[in-house]
Amino acid sequence: MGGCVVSNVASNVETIEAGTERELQTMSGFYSDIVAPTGVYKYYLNGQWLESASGKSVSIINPSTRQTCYEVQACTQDEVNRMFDAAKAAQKAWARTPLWKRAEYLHKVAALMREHAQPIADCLVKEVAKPAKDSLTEVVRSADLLDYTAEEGVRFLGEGQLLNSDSFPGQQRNKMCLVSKVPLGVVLAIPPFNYPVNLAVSKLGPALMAGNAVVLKPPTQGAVAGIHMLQCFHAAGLPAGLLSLATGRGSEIGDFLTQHPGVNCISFTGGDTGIAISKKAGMVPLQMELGGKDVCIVAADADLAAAAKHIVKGGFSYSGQRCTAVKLVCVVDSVADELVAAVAKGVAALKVGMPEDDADITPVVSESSANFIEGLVMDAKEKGATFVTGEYRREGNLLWPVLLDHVTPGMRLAWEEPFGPVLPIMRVASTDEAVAHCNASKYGLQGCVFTRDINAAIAISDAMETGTVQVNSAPARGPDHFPFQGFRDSGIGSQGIRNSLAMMVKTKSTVINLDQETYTMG
Ligand SMILES: NC(=O)C1=CN([C@@H]2O[C@H](COP(=O)(O)OP(=O)(O)OC[C@H]3O[C@@H](n4cnc5c(N)ncnc54)[C@H](OP(=O)(O)O)[C@@H]3O)[C@@H](O)[C@H]2O)C=CC1
Ligand SMILES: O=C(O)[C@H](O)COP(=O)(O)O
Repeated sequence: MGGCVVSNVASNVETIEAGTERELQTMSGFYSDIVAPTGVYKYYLNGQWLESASGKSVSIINPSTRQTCYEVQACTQDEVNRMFDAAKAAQKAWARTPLWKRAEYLHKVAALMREHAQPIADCLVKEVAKPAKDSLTEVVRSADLLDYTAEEGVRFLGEGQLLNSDSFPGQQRNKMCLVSKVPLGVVLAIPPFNYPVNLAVSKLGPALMAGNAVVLKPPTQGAVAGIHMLQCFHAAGLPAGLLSLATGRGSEIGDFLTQHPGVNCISFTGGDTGIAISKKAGMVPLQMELGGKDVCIVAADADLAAAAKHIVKGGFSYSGQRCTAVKLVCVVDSVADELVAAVAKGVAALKVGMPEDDADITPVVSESSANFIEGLVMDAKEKGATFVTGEYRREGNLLWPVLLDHVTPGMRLAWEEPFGPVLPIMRVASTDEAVAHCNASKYGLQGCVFTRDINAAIAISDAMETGTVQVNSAPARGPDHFPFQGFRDSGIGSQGIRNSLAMMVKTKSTVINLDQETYTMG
């Protein structure tokens, strides 16, 4: 460990924990502009890294040590206003920038992200306790996403439509309608803590490629990873003003951002906050990726060993802090004992520890999150669930994985999203009962079914009211070009590279009215 990055700004922060040698080195190189001499990370406006006039900072608590690991600026409303002004001005010129050139920028950003991936990943380890290997994977996956977006964008956005009038009854062929895709204007992008880089890039890439400007509000836990990532956009030479980054607590600046008159679209990923935002938002398009309670249905004829493997991975990767985590297993009675035993064996093999050591189960993001998860577990305990994994154990934010059998619809865990290393199992009489439970949920993100019968799989998929159903694998958003969407309280609109590009444009028609009919005769 190297020396300390100590803040002397007026804030309620004590001492910031020691920085690594690698961090200190990177601060003097590619990333030297992003942090102020005070140690507080800067916000980004008009192509510059700046300190906020507020003189205030927000602390980021390392979930593993429960000490402050970083501080970011608490941006003011005036600074946010200037971001929207700058974005509006820069967007006009950007919309006139040829598609191939926009693509070139994104490829450049992707290359820079790969080159400078490690420091971004190091931030993820500290800010959100993501295992080291997964942190690096998130950054590389994000660079791949940008490259793909650039390639898809030049084709998809370059294509329009020509409609002739005479296909509608009573019309002659004297009108031609040219349909094109035009940018929305300024997109407000708000990603969550669990994929602060990937879910930022999945908004920024399509928005910029489609000719929009972006104001990014990163999650507080994950803000410094977001700042490092944004430096790659800056270094790629993106025009000043086109992209800004505002830090500050969502609870403090969130409403000001989402209700700002300069916003032309909100692309949000997170929890129920998104529902409140949707209700308050003005007449702007919304792309909302919200919570989930992904149900895994195991039929009597399933390959139980394979199902158990997928369930353990799906339920406990990143300690269950994925919107697509398996959050409830509904297994048919006749095979329940065998499945539970196989899952228990897999859970027992999970390594519990620190993200730096690449443990499978690492501390959850915050103390309040750990308390919430514990509340769900205790509710199930009081109501008679069986603790398959033995005694409940917690140290700080680190929760040992919990596998609960005999969960019933009367327990909170049958319906609520723990976002932690807790997996409830409900025994059901039939797959129909499982589907009915899934469809009674307020969420409808993904689901999965394990069966050897493809006809049964398709029938169950048809019956499950969720945005995606995975057959014989756990739910997942990736690969990033697959459409990804939630029904009911799980979202509005769709993600996935092509769908995100489509959500970042509006349709514009130009109708050419001719004095005479026109037919191309060949
Ligand atoms: N469907 C999907 O694709 C995904 C859904 N999720 C869901 O996200 C949740 C976990 O992420 P988490 O970060 O805790 O979610 P939150 O909803 O708490 O926060 C998401 C983002 O919203 C910001 N925010 C908070 N309050 C406001 C506000 N009033 N106005 C505007 N922005 C605000 C947060 O900032 P700050 O951090 O400063 O509070 C953060 O950047 C889970 O429910 C999970 O299922 C996660 C990933 C993918
Ligand atoms: O937040 C999440 O859960 C992500 O959107 C999930 O992505 P993944 O399923 O590809 O890990």
